Amino acid sequence: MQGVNVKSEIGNLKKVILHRPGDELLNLTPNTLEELLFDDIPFLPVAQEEHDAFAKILREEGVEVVYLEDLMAEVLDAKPELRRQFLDQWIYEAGIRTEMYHDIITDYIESNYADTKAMVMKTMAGINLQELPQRDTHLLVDMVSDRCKLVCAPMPNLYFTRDPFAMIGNGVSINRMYSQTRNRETIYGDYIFKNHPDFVGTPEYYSRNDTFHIEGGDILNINEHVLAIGISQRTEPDAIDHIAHNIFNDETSPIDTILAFNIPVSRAFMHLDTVFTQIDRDKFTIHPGIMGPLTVFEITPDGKGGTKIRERNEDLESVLSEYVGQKVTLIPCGGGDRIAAEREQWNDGSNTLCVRPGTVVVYQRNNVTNDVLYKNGINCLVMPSAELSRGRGGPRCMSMPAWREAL
Ligand SMILES: NC(=O)NCCC[C@H](N)C(=O)O
Repeated sequence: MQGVNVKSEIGNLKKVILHRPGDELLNLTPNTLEELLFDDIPFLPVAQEEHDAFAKILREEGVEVVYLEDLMAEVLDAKPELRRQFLDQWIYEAGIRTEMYHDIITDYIESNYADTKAMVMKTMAGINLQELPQRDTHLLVDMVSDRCKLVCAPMPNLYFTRDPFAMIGNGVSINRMYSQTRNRETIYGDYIFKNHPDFVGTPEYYSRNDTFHIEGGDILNINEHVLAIGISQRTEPDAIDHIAHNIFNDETSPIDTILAFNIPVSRAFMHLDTVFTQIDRDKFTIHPGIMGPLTVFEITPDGKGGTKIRERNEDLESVLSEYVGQKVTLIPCGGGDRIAAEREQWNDGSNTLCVRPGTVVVYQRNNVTNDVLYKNGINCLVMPSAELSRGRGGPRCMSMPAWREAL
């Protein structure tokens, strides 16, 4: 499969990009949790087992699973001239500004990580000062620095492949992320989309060098013509204006309507996909906190190269029913039980990955919500979730579909 094709949230899933969590999780410490957007430290071996179970479920459903780290290694193996350029960029974006440290880190990587995939994984994991050869640098900073400090921070959120880039129809948005810790994740997507033979040539609707933030968890493909984007803690309205302009000006894109959903700016509502996800032609799981009226902006082309915007204040059910083209049912996380809803929402009960209409991957721990889904005729593929859930993302967040069949 060359290129990408994602024109819905529910079409038969054929190809998905994942990242198997690695040593980056070992570099999470209590002091850095907040900055690195985690609430606890997952136990890596179990997190990896859970992730492998996720990949197995998807393969058993006929989905081709490709890993971000493999795609990146393939790019660098096919074009060795990019290896040094990538390392220089990665070191710079890790905040290393002195030539001396740049050289120390480059030497360390080049002499210990000759294998490309191991090198890629190391850039994701981060580097502790202690790992580097002790040198008398004659720098005050080195005399007073803690030898245990991280010189290159880890990227523990990489297993949420949904966010750093996002497929929109046959195009991609390479995102500028809200947080410094996640912004470096987009380097991998940038290299892959510019160089990997399976993805090169994909129209790019947003660039990591653009000014405003936008994250993949806020981008939902409703159908071939309609795209939903959350205005959230992570996605700024200016970014939506910009991406709308680029999408409407791509003659190959059939998208003619962008719905910007104004959702509360808080960690509980982080992205649009923590608020609702589509699970069937006429069914969505939702965060119960979003059931009242909502402001939605309908953005369409004005026919003169610009856009026009209509503001609507309606409930989610009527807005989604109109654009999906049939009456939809919203299934609240936790059923009607407020405590179960809050508990399961905390573990992403409404964040499911649809592999075909009516079949979704869910976290085992959200058993109350999963029961409600069964009762609504949904086939739940249950994955273990004790450790992965500590990063505050569910099966949708942990996956980036690259190809879905037409409905
Ligand atoms: N799409 C998503 O909702 N992704 C979850 C991202 C969780 C991650 N710890 C973050 O705060 O960015």
